[in-house]
Amino acid sequence: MNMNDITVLFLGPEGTYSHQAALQQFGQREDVHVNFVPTQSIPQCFEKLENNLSIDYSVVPLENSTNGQVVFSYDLLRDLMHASTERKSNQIITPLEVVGEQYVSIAHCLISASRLPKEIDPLSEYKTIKIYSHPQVWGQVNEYLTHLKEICQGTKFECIDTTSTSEAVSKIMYEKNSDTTTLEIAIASETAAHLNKAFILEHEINDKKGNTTRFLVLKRRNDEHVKTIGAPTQDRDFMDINLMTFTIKQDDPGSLVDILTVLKDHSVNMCSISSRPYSKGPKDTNWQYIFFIEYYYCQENINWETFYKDFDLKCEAWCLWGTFPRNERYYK
Ligand SMILES: O=C(O)C(=O)Cc1ccccc1
Repeated sequence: MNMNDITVLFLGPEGTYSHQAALQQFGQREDVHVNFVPTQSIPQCFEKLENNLSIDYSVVPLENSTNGQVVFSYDLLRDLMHASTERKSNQIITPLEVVGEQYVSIAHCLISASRLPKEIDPLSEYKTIKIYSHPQVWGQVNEYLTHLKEICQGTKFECIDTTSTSEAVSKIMYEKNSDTTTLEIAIASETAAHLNKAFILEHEINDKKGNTTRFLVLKRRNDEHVKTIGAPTQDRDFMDINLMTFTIKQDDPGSLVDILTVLKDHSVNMCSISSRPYSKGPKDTNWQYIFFIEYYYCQENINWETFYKDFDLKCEAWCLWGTFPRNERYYK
């Protein structure tokens, strides 16, 4: 392993939107040689980064502008915080940290293994149509699929989850079915279609044009290797965003307000808040939550030490996942 190499994990195979995000973040680097390594799942992007020292970064999807949270990633952040034992007062220090973000324009294509036999409305002639894609996709093409079912009244549709959009294309290419009354198609990017030499039946079928998925760039928190050569660079004119997760003393009335008041008291501006179910163990009651917030401070003279000390007093537990520059694609 050359000291000037870095290895980046992404949800594979090649041609996924995660692959695109990894290329956007690291593809233009001239100072280092980047090895892009596909994984079979988003959990592997976390596990391999945490446990395999030859891996330097992971790029994982976090949220989509149409259908919100990529819950797989939110829950992996939650579970990693819960599993981490390193603490400083109520602060949990996780083995991974967030060092960057990327935004990828999503343009889903309807893809078949080859050109269909007839040009005119061929889909309605099939008895069954099986559509493969990543579960994140279904909420982004809901209107399109509803319309497709309306024009193919006699056809049975099956939506089948795959580990990624590009994996969906691989599946229809290499697991061809012999039943001529069944058509197997995939929903993925144009890149995934071209890489697999598949046929694009229709371009940009996502319901909302400008549909975008946000990705996080993760590394091991105290990894000296990447601190020197691989840290993502960007024009520093953009503000720094902080990503934090925290849990509250949920039975104390006003506990969430008290925490958010710490941001207000320090003139810190919150730019996102979301939550996921949280349980401290099998005997724990339901309907408890972990909160995800992002925030930034516009001026220079904040005393972050005081801010976090105040924050620590109000939280049950909290984790500062990272501070990273707002990516210029956020504004596009
Ligand atoms: O499967 C992919 O291409 C991914 O990178 C996950 C995903 C799926 C759908 C939208 C954004 C990211």
